[in-house]
Amino acid sequence: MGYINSKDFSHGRADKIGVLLTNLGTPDEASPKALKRYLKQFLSDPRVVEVPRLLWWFILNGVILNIRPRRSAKAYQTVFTEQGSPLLFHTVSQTKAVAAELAAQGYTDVVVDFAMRYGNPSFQSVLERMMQQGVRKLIVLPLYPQYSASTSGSTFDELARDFMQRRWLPDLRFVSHYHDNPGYIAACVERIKAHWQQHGQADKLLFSYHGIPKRYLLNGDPYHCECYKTSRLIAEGLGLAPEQYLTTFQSRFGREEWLKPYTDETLKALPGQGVSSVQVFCPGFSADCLETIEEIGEENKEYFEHAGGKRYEYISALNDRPEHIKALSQLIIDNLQGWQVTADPQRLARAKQLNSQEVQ
Ligand SMILES: C=CC1=C(C)c2cc3[nH]c(cc4nc(cc5[nH]c(cc1n2)c(C)c5CCC(=O)O)C(CCC(=O)O)=C4C)c(C)c3C=C
Ligand SMILES: [Fe+2]
Ligand SMILES: [Fe+2]
Repeated sequence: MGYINSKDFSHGRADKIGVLLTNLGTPDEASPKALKRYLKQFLSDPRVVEVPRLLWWFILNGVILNIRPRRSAKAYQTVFTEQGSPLLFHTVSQTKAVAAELAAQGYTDVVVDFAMRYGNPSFQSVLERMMQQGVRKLIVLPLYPQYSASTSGSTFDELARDFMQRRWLPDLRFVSHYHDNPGYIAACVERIKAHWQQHGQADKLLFSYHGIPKRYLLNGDPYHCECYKTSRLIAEGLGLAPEQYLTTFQSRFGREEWLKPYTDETLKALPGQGVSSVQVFCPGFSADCLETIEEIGEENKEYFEHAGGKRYEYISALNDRPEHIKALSQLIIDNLQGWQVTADPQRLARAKQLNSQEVQ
């Protein structure tokens, strides 16, 4: 078998550090055809759907891919803009901002790029480009704050699949989670406080996370615990008492039990318990996407109002907010430690000076 060769090997060339941001991925367009292609790749991943392969092949190809693409395309049509899919354009914007922040901090010789686990741009295309640029040390930061085998684990699989074909592998650092990272928590706290400043507080703050089947938790996936810890740390940062916030799980798929409490059922029940205003924030989504804009911003708003709720607000994701970009950049810098970084000394000194001024 032939491996992907690095034809341009030359002695004495400086190694570069690469930073690869990754996210889930999104269909190329909001059409049933593009959805079928995207969902086939996504739902064929054994990390996502842990069901015996042969049985799942028949269910996926015989039933799901004949029904869901049309339904999902309609939902995606409500969130696609002139710039395309929100998940994609927010990731582009985050990548540019992280590259600029790292350069401003003196890390001028770092190659920053992004790839999507499903759809485009693929891991293979982006890794090939990075290797051609001379990247020999690589940090991969999946933009999933909480670890789950179905997301972060699957990201590692795809990376490994690419590496299995390569002759010359880079040094690798993989950030498997950052659910309790102080910068990330501070960015969430700031996001919510900024919303409060404009709109005031509500009776309850809901932290809604994407769900996974309960079976995965019982088999040892730490995702559930990490979500609860993130909620607790954000609530502490906001000075909220336990009865002022809730942690719930959204986006169920299929018939088996998923992590509870379910976001939709909670929102349907809250007005009956005397809660007439809620604000919903989704700490697990580093960028707004179908699951936040349409499912939380629209669908669940209707459930709450239909049940008698008076005021419902979705607090948008961290996206490319400066606090988020600072947190991600710091996470990357922390993971660069010990690697020879060709930082521009003048810029590094200037960044240090600016930082110390901010602290004073
Ligand atoms: C089928 C099982 C699924 C598991 C398990 C799952 C876990 C999971 N997903 C995210 C983040 C996102 N999921 C998104 C969309 C989406 N998710 C599933 C299914 C599972 N997800 C489907 C079928 C879809 C596609 C939309 C649909 O047809 O309903 C997205 C949005 C992508 C976008 O283009 O906007 C995100 C983000 C996490 C974090 C997670 C486990 C922790
Ligand atoms: Fe999902
Ligand atoms: Fe959804």
